[in-house]
Amino acid sequence: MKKVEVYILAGFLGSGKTTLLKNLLTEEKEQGRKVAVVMNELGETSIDSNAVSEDIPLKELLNGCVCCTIQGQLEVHLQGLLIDHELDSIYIETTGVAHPIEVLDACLSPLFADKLEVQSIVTIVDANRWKDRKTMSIRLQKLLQEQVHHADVVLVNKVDQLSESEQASLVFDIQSVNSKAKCLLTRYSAVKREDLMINGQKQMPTTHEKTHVHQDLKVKTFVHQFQTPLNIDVFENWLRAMPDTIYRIKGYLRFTHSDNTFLFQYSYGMPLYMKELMKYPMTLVFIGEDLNKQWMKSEMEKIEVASQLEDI
Ligand SMILES: Nc1nc2c(ncn2[C@@H]2O[C@H](COP(=O)(O)OP(=O)(O)OP(=O)(O)O)[C@@H](O)[C@H]2O)c(=O)[nH]1
Repeated sequence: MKKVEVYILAGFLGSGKTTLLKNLLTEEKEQGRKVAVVMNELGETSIDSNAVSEDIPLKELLNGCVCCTIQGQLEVHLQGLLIDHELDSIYIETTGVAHPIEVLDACLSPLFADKLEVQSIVTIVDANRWKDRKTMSIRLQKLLQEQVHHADVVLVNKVDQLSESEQASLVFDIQSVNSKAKCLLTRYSAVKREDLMINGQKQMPTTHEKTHVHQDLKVKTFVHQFQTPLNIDVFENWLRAMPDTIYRIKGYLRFTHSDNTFLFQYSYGMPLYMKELMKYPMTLVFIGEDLNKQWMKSEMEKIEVASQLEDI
């Protein structure tokens, strides 16, 4: 089954996210594609939702930031969109203060790991704001930096307000924060969807391995489905020794010591197991930087084999 493309639109307040969304929705409509939008705003009422025409399914996450308080709601909305509509793509416009990795995390529920494909995290930077960012609080400077650091595509927007030499030095600056991202200079967020398709390009035949590597999503995901229950000691030993570039793991597991299914969550070094009432397939989603999928697959197979040996 074809997966639905997901685009995460991040970037500081007023940088041009809604302008980008409008451009992309116009393009999608011209191409006859079916799209949906999830909009997250910090306030109680949505301002930007008027940018989305009525024939486009729209889910709003109001009064909270998807990265902190309403992550669960995003999963529910995505699930609802997938059930109610046959879609080609979903655009998620985040609040200006969202951390893109947390939003990516929310998109990767193991329940729809085979239904959604995050194409890219797109961070829009207001060129002038970036230039003058040292005037902002340290916390906000760090947020701007993080939004750029985790992007697959950075749009340096509002370049109409900069001279050519300022534009060049800004690109240099952005690349020193994130050398792997594709960096585009834009006026009124004018880009094509094709410019943002980073993950999809992995499937395209390419003879040049180097460009292939550059086109990959910076933060990668790996999904594994276990066939047999795991020995918890074997599993936890692996967790303790795994690379620290794995930021997040979540999914459902069964263990040899219990008949229950557990929801497993791991972030910032803390594993958490919660008993589930239902039986789910044993699927784990890993999120990390430069994950080697081949290596991950062989590690998961080793855990499964060692679990069976331990329990003989
Ligand atoms: N001069 C100039 N203005 C722009 C450009 N792109 C967007 N704007 C304007 O900047 C303002 C903010 O743009 P939005 O697209 O609403 O920004 P946003 O990131 O969605 O804003 P929030 O939802 O508040 O985070 C609007 O008035 C836009 O018309 C540009 O390239 N140049």
